[in-house]
Amino acid sequence: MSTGLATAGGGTTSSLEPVPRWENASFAVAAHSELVVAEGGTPLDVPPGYGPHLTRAVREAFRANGSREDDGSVVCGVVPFDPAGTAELRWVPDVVRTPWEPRAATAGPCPREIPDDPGYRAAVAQALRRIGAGELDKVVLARTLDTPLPGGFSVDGYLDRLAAANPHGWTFAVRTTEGLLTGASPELVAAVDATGLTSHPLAGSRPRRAGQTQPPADLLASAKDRREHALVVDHIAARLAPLVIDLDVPAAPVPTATDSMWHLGTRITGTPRPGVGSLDAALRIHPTPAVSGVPVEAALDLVRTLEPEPRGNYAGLVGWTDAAGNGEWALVLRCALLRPGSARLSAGAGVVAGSTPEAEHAETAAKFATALAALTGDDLPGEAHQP
Ligand SMILES: C=C(O[C@@H]1C=C(C(=O)O)C=C[C@H]1O)C(=O)O
Repeated sequence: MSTGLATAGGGTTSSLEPVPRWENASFAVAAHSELVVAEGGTPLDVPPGYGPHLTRAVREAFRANGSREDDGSVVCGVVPFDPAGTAELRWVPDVVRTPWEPRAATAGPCPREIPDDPGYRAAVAQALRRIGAGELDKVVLARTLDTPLPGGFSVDGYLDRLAAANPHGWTFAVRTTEGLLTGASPELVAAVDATGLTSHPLAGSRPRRAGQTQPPADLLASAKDRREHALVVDHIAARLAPLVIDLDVPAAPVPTATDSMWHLGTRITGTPRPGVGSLDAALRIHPTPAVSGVPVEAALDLVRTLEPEPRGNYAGLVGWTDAAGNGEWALVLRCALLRPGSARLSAGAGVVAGSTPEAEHAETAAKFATALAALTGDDLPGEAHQP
């Protein structure tokens, strides 16, 4: 990806120079075998919501700070799930990119509790009744898990383990007013680079079992999961249409693996119209039905009714854009909000006609496993961690 960002060591890492790591970062993403780190920076003072005022504020930040398109400055941070929330973005004069390799690290034991949650099953049952009554087609319902951090916990060790187990995703750490927001997202909402625009929605999922290298046949064959997936793809294609000169939407999804899950995924690509950047595209489709539902407004209402607490930045956007609009925005998923001594994990699952409370509960438990395994240093019971 050509972004004009500074590359530490000209593509190789000198052992004499301190390599920026997660710990001091105000924003960090490991993706594509590269660690992108920002330290400090100037927070953008933006009002709540993520309408056009947000892209205007980003342009204004580049202007006010005298950014040029190729000077390495970026605006990065997180956009919350709920349109009533407030984005936490910062302008950073230069971001350092280093080739990234995980460091070996070990962690102490941690109680691993994934509680049986009858309340979550009841919420899914209620959503199914609303769907059955024709009020909406899909809603994504999430739950959270608070867990103590193990003794001797190291943020660097945890994030290295998380990134090592999720080399094809976006492993992130962002300092927010709520705590250090971390996670390993498998899902790209929008990227713009010299090759064009990409969005890679995921929907329709199965937990990934031990030793499973091939996707479960029943995922691709499942009419329910294909419908759940198509709702997301159709929505994104329709929303992106005004922003692109052409758009390629593959007819069928492709199974995509993370350390703990299989997902149906569709890689949508296109040529953005002049002036359309990564954040424009991401905000145009956020919150996608992959994390909200269909219709989006009805789903947002039901999420607010059925989920006991606001999502905050979970299911929001995490990423960066440069002044030319090049950048990447992923969903805040498989995440853990770190506070002193504890972590808050969030995970959700799409509910459509044909879903069951038991399967959606199991799906969220499997999604928790990504962050839990990295927090505790335990292996997942799957192939991904076996030699
Ligand atoms: C909501 C989450 O994941 C989303 C929901 C999916 C689904 O319902 O199949 C799949 C991937 C994500 O788009 C989550 O990980 O918390």
